[in-house]
Amino acid sequence: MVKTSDTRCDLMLFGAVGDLAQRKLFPALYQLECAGLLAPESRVLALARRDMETTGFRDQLFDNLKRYVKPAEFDAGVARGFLERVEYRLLDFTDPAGYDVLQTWRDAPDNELIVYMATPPAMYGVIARNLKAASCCNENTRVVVEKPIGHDLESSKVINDELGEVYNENQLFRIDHYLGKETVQNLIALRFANNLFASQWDQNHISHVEITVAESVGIEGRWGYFDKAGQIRDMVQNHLLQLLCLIAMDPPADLSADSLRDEKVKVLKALKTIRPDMMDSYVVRGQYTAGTSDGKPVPGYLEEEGANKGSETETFVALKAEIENWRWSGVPFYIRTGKRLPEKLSQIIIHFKPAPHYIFDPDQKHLANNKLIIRLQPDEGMSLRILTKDHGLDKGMRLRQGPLELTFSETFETDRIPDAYERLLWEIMKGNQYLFVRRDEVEYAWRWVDQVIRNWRDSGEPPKRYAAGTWGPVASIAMITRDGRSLYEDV
Ligand SMILES: NC(=O)C1=CN([C@@H]2O[C@H](COP(=O)(O)OP(=O)(O)OC[C@H]3O[C@@H](n4cnc5c(N)ncnc54)[C@H](OP(=O)(O)O)[C@@H]3O)[C@@H](O)[C@H]2O)C=CC1
Ligand SMILES: O=C1O[C@H](COP(=O)(O)O)[C@@H](O)[C@H](O)[C@H]1O
Repeated sequence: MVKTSDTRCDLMLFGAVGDLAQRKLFPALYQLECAGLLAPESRVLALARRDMETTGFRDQLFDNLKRYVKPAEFDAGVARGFLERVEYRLLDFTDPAGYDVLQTWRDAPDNELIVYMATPPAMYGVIARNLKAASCCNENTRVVVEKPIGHDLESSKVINDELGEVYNENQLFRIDHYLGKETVQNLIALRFANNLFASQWDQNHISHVEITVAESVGIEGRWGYFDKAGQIRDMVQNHLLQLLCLIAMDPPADLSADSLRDEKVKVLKALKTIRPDMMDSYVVRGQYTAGTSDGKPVPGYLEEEGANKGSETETFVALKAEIENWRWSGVPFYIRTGKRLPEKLSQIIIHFKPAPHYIFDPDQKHLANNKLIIRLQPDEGMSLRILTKDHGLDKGMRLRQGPLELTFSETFETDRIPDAYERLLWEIMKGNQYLFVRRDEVEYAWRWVDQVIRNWRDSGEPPKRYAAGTWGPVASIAMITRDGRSLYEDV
């Protein structure tokens, strides 16, 4: 059991008035306060370049906590107590002279120092160098950086080199917030605590895997950032490939950070390169046009606020990933993710192969494979589709498919599932790196994704259009049916 006194820390939050800090990080810290997990000595230094005093910052933060924490979970008294820990300082992160202010804030040198860079990635190296020059960090400092690390392999190497000049790898906590989701961590428990699945988890028993991360939101005022990234850099390079790794990796020797990360890297290294001549059958990219969301009309990507009308950035990607190793040879992983799809839904479907010899009604042969549906969000849980005999004298040996169902909120009476950032901040305070991404993972993921982006650029082919509120270009379904396989439909 970790005692809160073991986790006392001074957290320097760079970019404290930004969207991530206000919408995710402070609410997560507030929840840790509610859970009694913040040590009494822990403090937060909020840093940004807006000219205001600590009192003004606290007032603004109080309003935003009220806005972003669910009403039923917001307690004004706890929030005010939490704000006592927070101080604000004005700092231009590029100005080395300003960093003296950080030294004067630190008056409890025994507290672990955590530096959280909630800033554009171009700022990571600058902040690291300035902190070092001002003697504001040492070999025990923990440094947290956000995704995306760069926009391709080369730029990610530059950023990682800059960080590496000041910090060792064991000080760096690269966030992929999907790893902080309880249901994503549950993939590790599902696979390695249940021998039932462990023994079936390969190309002998699995025909294909679907990984879907669908979002109903559009660009939400982030056009400037998103248009330079696109869905492949924003979601596939990090979240989707991390999910793929957790599904495909070999069993780690233990739960240590390096054991897990070594296994994930092996998967990334074994991803089959998608060559230009494979693009038509392996990749579909799309961009949404005007349509509906939640029954209301919504604009297309090119009509969003701040849009450049000629943009060919993709808001949807469907990919067939293949892993060239003994375990997964011949098992495609169909990945699909997009904005302005009909609903927010993240799920993984494992399609098992049918039994070697089929003895039932030939008309029902299409039913004869089990499916494991892992629901990451919302309605967290899992369901194993199994075949049973249909009841009734007139049914003979007719088959029926039904679920073995585990809905976390019902089975475990979980009152609330913590947000990803709560878990990640808590792990950082404890100094555990197993839910964070190592440099080589980032680089192998970029290597694979860069090739697809190069192929798009060289072909000059624009993204296929899909209406907001639909499941993306029809070509993404055709990509799977052409392989003689089908997407899971909830029937
Ligand atoms: N927002 C999100 O949901 C997610 C964000 N991320 C990543 O997190 C990081 C932060 O994102 P987000 O919060 O959205 O971005 P924002 O632009 O909202 O916040 C960045 C903050 O950094 C500040 N800043 C930038 N340069 C300087 C400087 N020289 N001196 C002082 N302050 C500076 C900005 O100040 P000012 O306001 O004055 O410009 C701003 O407050 C990015 O790397 C992003 O990719 C990752 C996943 C999700
Ligand atoms: O990192 C990102 O993730 C969000 C989706 O996260 P979720 O936890 O809501 O599933 C995505 O909307 C955003 O574009 C991306 O930068």
